[in-house]
This record gives sequence, C-alpha cells and structure tokens, in this order.
Amino acid sequence: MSPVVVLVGPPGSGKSTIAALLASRLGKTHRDTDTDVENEAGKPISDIFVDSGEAAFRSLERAAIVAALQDEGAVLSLGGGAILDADTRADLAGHNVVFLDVSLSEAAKRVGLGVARPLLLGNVRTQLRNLMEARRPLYAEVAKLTVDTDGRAPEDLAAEIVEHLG
Ligand SMILES: Nc1ncnc2c1ncn2[C@@H]1O[C@H](COP(=O)(O)OP(=O)(O)O)[C@@H](O)[C@H]1O
Ligand SMILES: O=C(O)C1=C[C@@H](OP(=O)(O)O)[C@@H](O)[C@H](O)C1
Ligand SMILES: [Mg+2]
Repeated sequence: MSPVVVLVGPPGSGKSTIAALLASRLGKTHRDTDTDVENEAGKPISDIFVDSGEAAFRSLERAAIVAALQDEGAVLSLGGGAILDADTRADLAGHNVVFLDVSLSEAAKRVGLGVARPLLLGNVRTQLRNLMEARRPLYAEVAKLTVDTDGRAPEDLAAEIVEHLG
C-alpha cells in the first residue's frame, strides 16, 4: 500500500542515487517520479520546461506522485520541488519520509552546470541557495528522519537508512 521509504531533499542531495542503492540493498524496485514524468511526457524534464513551462511539469509531477505513493514495496525518490505542493505534503504524512540534507556548496558541486535541472539555469549557486532557503521548512515538515549527506559516500548513507528502516 505504500513505498518502503520516500526520499526528499534539494537537487543534488542524492535522492535518485541513494534510492537506487537502497532498492538494490533491500531487493526492492526503485521508482523515481522524475523518470515517471519523463516517460509519461515522452521527453526529458528540460524539454517539458522549455515546451510547456514549470506549471505543466508540476502538474505531471503531482500525478506521478499520487500514482507512486500507491506502489507497495518500492523505494521512491521524488524531485526536489515535489514538496511545494500542499496536497503532496499532506499525502506524505503517512509515509516513511527521509530528508537528505546537503550544504549549498556541496549541492552546487554535485549538480554542476547543465540543462538537466532547468530551475538552476543561470547562476546555479544563487538559484540553489534561494530554493534551499525557501524549501528547508517544507522538507523538515514532511520528514520522519533527516540525514546530513555532506562528506559522506552514497553507500554509507544507504547503509544508515537501511538501519533506520529496521
Ligand atoms: N553522497 C554523495 N556524495 C557525493 N556525490 C553524490 C552523493 N550523492 C549523490 N552524488 C552525486 O551528485 C549528483 C546528483 O545526485 P542525484 O542522485 O541525481 O541527486 P538528486 O536526485 O537529489 O538531485 C550525481 O552526480 C551523484 O552521483
Ligand atoms: O527542485 C526542483 O524543483 C526540481 C528538481 C529536479 O529533481 P532532482 O531534485 O532529483 O534534481 C526535477 O524534479 C526538476 O528539475 C525540478
Ligand atoms: Mg533526482
């Protein structure tokens, strides 16, 4: 009835990477709502933003989240902006949500430059700082556990989360 664990956090916190590692450790399926949105739209997220705008992306994302939260036994990674939606935050209340935290400097290094994350285009560091400041209370609100990822290897973080899941 519900995913084993749901990972939230800003871009570059490692949600997609760590969810894949967790799924393989736990023998579960990895589901990433960004991938679901891309499959549904038939194009990359960057093209959805360019062709139709952020609102269109958010609407596809919301539908992907509603479907994915029904996925029993999956390890689920959301996109960084998923928690902007109040209905999504309410839906997450009953789930095992882990907030992967990261500092601005480490997140900026991890995401680098590129079109894959259209919201960060322009000045990556400024964009990241603004969205991290605005969203931090929302990640904290939905999370049952917060894990600081700075200076820690993905395998090590996955091991800690497995331990937490018992
Ligand atoms: N703990 C970590 N330490 C160093 N690099 C990481 C870590 N977690 C993820 N990365 C790298 O950071 C980049 C962004 O990771 P990703 O999983 O796509 O983050 P998210 O889905 O949260 O945006 C990838 O290149 C990934 O390999
Ligand atoms: O922070 C955001 O609003 C977004 C984060 C991205 O996912 P990641 O957090 O996995 O990079 C992706 O959903 C989209 O580019 C929007
Ligand atoms: Mg991701």
